Order: sequence, then structure tokens, then C-alpha cells
Amino acid sequence: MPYRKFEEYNMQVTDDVKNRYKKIIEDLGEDVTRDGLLKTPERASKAMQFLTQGYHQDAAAILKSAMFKESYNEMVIVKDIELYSLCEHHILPFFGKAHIAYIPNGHIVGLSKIPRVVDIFARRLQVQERLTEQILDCINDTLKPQGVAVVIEAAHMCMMMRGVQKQNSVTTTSGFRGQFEKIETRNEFLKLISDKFS
Ligand SMILES: Nc1nc2c(ncn2[C@@H]2O[C@H](COP(=O)(O)OP(=O)(O)OP(=O)(O)O)[C@@H](O)[C@H]2O)c(=O)[nH]1
Ligand SMILES: [Zn+2]
Repeated sequence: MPYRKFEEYNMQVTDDVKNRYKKIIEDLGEDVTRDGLLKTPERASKAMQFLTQGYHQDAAAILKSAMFKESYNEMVIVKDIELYSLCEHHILPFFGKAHIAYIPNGHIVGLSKIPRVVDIFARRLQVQERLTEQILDCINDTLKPQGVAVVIEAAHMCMMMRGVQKQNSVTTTSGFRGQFEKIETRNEFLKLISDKFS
């Protein structure tokens, strides 16, 4: 199944991760037997499985499931797609927005599939650069458009809550393939995503 709904947690994994969380909470100096924490290891186990469900999902299959033959060959932009991921260095969230464009080459794709692809790659342990490239490659290799562009703007909790403790820095990553490697096309895309109402 390309997109597993997260009602079904794997019982064995849930149990193993739960028991490890129990130990982690104890090691951090808390009392896992107090009322408020009794179910926390299981909740945390399920939350982490939800946040990493992308490992079990097939982004290319999702795109293929809604590709339609169409002659439209202008830029299609889906912007301001909210994303939540986990940095692979600290397992702390980074979150922000993805802006994605493609120029069809005989096929368009169901619009909702683009944010689904973002979620599938975001719900893993990631760095923002690889996340950007995986989304780009997946759309490029599956839809085979004339061009594809991905921009991600994100704030990293590991730089906010700890470490350098910078509350206002935003990291931008981008990637361009095909027609978007041409400066005019790229600039048109960048202008359209920076306009408030486009
Ligand atoms: N390039 C990149 N770096 C990231 C991302 N998420 C977190 N990091 C960085 O990963 C780096 C890990 O560096 P280390 O020096 O090993 O870790 P650290 O001692 O916890 O570093 P500080 O965060 O500076 O305290 C840090 O500079 C983080 O800011 C990301 O998506 N991309
Ligand atoms: Zn980090």
C-alpha cells in the first residue's frame, strides 16, 4: 500500500519503543510510575512511529496513482505547503513551508499528491538539504516533467531551544531541474512564490 494510514501501529515495534522510552524517561530523572507519565512511553512510541511513517510509504507510487494525460504545459505551482520533519542530528523538529513547481510534459498530477510526497519524505529523520533533493528527484523521475523546482524554508528547533539558541533564523534550501535551470524560468517561479497573492 503506497500510503499507509496511521491507525494500525505495529504492536511489536510499539512495545519495544515503549519499553525503551520507559528507560529513557527514568534515565532523565523522572518517575515513570507517577500518574501523568503512566501512558507516556506508549504515547511517545506511537508519536515517533507517526512522525517516521515515511519509511514505509512509497512516494513514487503515490504520484503514479494520479497522473493524467494533459496538454497543459505552463508552470504549475503549489506553494506554502506546511511541513514538519525531524532533524537527524538531534531528533528535534524542524518545520516550515515547501513551495513546489513543475512544468508538465504530457502528464499532470493530482494536486494533493504533491503535499503527500512532501509528507512522505518529511516524516523521516532528515536534513533539510536531503529532504529538498528527495522531493525534487521523486517528482522529476516519476512525472518526468519539463522541469521541477523545490524551495523549502524552515526553522530548526535544535537551533532554537538549545545549541546556538537563535529564535529567528530561517534556513532556505532549493533545487531545480530541467527548464528551471534556465534563469528566466527560475526567476518567474521565485517571483510567484514571493508574491502574497499569486
Ligand atoms: N546542514 C544541516 N544541518 C543541520 C540540519 N539540522 C540540524 N543541523 C545541524 O547539524 C549540526 C550537528 O553538529 P554537531 O556539532 O555534531 O552537533 P552539536 O554539538 O549539537 O551542535 P550545535 O547545534 O552547534 O550545538 C548542527 O550544526 C545543527 O545545526 C539540517 O537540516 N541541515
Ligand atoms: Zn538538529
